[in-house]
Amino acid sequence: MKPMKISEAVVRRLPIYLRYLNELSLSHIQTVSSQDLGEKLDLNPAQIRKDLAYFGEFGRKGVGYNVDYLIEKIRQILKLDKTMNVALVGTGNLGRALCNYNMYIKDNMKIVAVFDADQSKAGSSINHLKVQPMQELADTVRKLDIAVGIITVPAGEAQNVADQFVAAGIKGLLNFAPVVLKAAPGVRIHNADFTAELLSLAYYMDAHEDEREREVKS
Ligand SMILES: NC(=O)c1ccc[n+]([C@@H]2O[C@H](COP(=O)([O-])OP(=O)(O)OC[C@H]3O[C@@H](n4cnc5c(N)ncnc54)[C@H](O)[C@@H]3O)[C@@H](O)[C@H]2O)c1
Repeated sequence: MKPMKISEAVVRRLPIYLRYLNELSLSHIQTVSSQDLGEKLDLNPAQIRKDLAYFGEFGRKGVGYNVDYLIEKIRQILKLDKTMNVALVGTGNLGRALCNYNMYIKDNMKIVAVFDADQSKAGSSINHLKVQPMQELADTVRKLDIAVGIITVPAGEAQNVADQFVAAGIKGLLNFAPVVLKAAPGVRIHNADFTAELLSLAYYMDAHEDEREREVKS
């Protein structure tokens, strides 16, 4: 079957649905309406119905969506129905924090190997993971079937690390360094840019301030 083309905006909303659906499932709630989802996630219910309609008719009018079925479907679409192994490079402040955050339990993404160029860190442990030297990256990626790389090194080193991941066969990278990385063809890079998020937040806060001023004046 030809893979379905889903817009990027929808793909980005699916994990948000999934997180809330997981909470409902843990609370033994079996059905949810697009209205409930919309209220909780601050999204338009019509948008939610449209997003979910991409994957077939799940919802029943007046009854809503079956929570566990929806979870299963979204997991399949996001390819989370099997555990995806992740490697992290750069075990400084941020890298250690990410390793200590156990995302595996909910999201089926698991950090299984960590690396650092600093020889003095090799062999130390973070959350049961032994820090490995960079020379072992390619071999470990192959042996552990690692699909995703996380980059938490200083900006000036990030491209170098990305290149090493790609040379080892990794097709998906999550970059936390504040730098735009060049992607080789067929490699997907997502950036988690903390500083850029803060800066754009400041802009929108000013915009709200202006709106409030206009409201007061009118
Ligand atoms: N996106 C965010 O939310 C966010 C927040 C804070 C920091 N950052 C960024 O994340 C990165 C890490 O920040 P930090 O505070 O953890 O830094 P840090 O200096 O504490 O840690 C960096 C680690 O990377 C290792 N390293 C350096 N070069 C390497 C290389 N070529 N190969 C392998 N390992 C290498 C260092 O030995 C060190 O352990 C920085 O780029 C920083 O700007 C992002």
